[in-house]
Amino acid sequence: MNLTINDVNKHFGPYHAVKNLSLSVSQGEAVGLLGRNGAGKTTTIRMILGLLQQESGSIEWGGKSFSRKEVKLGYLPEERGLYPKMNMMDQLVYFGQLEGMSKRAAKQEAMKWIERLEISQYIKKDTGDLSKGNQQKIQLIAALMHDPDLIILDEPFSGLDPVNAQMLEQVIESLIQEKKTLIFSSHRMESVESFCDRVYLMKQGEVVLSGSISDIKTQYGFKYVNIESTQPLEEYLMGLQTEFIKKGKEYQLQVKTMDQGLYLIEKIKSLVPIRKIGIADPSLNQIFIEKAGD
Ligand SMILES: Nc1ncnc2c1ncn2[C@@H]1O[C@H](COP(=O)(O)OP(=O)(O)OP(=O)(O)O)[C@@H](O)[C@H]1O
Repeated sequence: MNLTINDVNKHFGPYHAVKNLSLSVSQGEAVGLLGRNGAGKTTTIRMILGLLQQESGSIEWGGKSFSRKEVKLGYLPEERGLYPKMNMMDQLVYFGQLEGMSKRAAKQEAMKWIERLEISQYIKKDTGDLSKGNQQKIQLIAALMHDPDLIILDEPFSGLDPVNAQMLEQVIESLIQEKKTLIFSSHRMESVESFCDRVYLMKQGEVVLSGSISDIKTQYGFKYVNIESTQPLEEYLMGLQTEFIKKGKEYQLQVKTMDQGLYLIEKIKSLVPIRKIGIADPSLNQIFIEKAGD
């Protein structure tokens, strides 16, 4: 089913934390909710969860007013909420039962996920004694074990090493294939780019950019020629009268069109020895910095 938020507002005292927010997520779609710290993402998520009441506007699930009791919802919060003195299995069974599962079903599902996420060796350990990454996996299981339809993942990669991050990427891929409705809030733009079809970028409570990532990149109006050379290029690039920046080993030139990029590539290749050269769209990270920055 689809989640639809229509013209929602929320103040904290005089502070307008969420302004006229409209957003939709279709079934089988992953949507990225982005923004700098304090932009209003968590406040939005809390209104969806019913933990905060919006002052105006509506939140609907499948065209009807959203009721927490009627939606199978899985939420991975940014802040951790495990009981440190309880072991992993007991804790997961408890969370499963809170979601209406029988003890037996909760145990079975928890076990499936524990094996999938490769943490069965810690099953009897108190969760407080586990590493940050393994605690994160337990929270993820708690969010998913009851097979929710709407899934909200807030910074799901936090604390995960590259191997565990890859495992989580596979889990998210499979949730999309299972046609879940997914909201993904993260500061890791590469992950957002790889999973999300569309994004909403919030700034000071307002959506300042929204749409499909590929449309956003096309509309951005710039591409980049990235060059790596065996020698400094500043002198040559200044002669080309185009803006450039140096990022690590790479020089990055902003161009408006593909043709302009190709022309510059030919020109640069004829002037200096090149190790690597190519044209790329702006990354979501670059767009984020421009649109969300001050
Ligand atoms: N309960 C509250 N009382 C007062 N102000 C609040 C409350 N909750 C949030 N705010 C304020 O509302 C604004 C939006 O906060 P929110 O937590 O939604 O941001 P965020 O985008 O989730 O940030 P982050 O990326 O840091 O998690 C912030 O200025 C915050 O200080």
